[in-house]
Amino acid sequence: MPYRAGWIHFTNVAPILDSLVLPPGVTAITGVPTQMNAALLSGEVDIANISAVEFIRNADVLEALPDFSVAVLGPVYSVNLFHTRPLEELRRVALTAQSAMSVALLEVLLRERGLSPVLKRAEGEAEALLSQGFDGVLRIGDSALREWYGVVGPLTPETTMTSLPHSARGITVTDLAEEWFRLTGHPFTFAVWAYRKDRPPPAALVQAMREARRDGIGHLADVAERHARKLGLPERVVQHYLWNFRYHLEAPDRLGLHEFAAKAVPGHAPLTFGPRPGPR
Ligand SMILES: C=C(O[C@@H]1C=C(C(=O)O)C=C[C@H]1O)C(=O)O
Repeated sequence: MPYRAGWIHFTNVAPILDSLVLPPGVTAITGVPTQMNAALLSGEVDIANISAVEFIRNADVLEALPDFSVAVLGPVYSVNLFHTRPLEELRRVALTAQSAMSVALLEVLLRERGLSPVLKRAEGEAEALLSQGFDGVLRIGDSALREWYGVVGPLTPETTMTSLPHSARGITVTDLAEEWFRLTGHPFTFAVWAYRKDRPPPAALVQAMREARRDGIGHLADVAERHARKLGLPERVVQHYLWNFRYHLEAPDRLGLHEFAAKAVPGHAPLTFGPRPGPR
């Protein structure tokens, strides 16, 4: 039986996945986070870069690679709450059905502030939903990055990603990873590469992933240029977006992961990670 992978192929994983050459005997499918979470849990795939909260919730049956993550310290730019009233006054918030992680993060952040707006699944662009009776809209991934830029952009030669405003045209964009940083001072780990404990990945796959990541990070400007074209965004935006990610699940990322686990899934089973990468 082949070893089956399920990749969430958002732009933020392009530096790992774009140049990945699957070793013989490994197949891969792609989908949005909630699809890949479900595929891993049902056994349709053996490994996937899943929403970290699903790894935490299912820590009894899943293990994660020790050195792969999609994490950030501070803003992420693509996990955004678009809102038309201050957070304290939110009444109805639309949630994307694509994401498990950002919904869990939003719930933690709202609870920490003692807020409890109505949360409702609804798909669509942020601005459309904001004109349909929602005062907050949670969006993730490539479309959230594009919509963020659509609200707060454009960049001028004098401005940088970090100097763009948080509000424009009556819409405020709250970056949930930045909020997490304000709350904890730690990185936020959105995704880990998890596998079923009884189906660990072949060493050749992990090796190929490490080589692909080295290649992607080594040629980040090329990756950014390619994806900027696809997304219809300036190269500068995508380049900054990509270099901002932490892809190695280092000690600070694990700290953030454990802290989030304690807040979001109290009583979870211990988180386990595969062996550290050995010598090449
Ligand atoms: C930061 C992001 O990370 C992704 C967000 C996920 C989620 O919200 O469930 C899952 C995997 C991550 O790769 C993003 O896509 O914007």
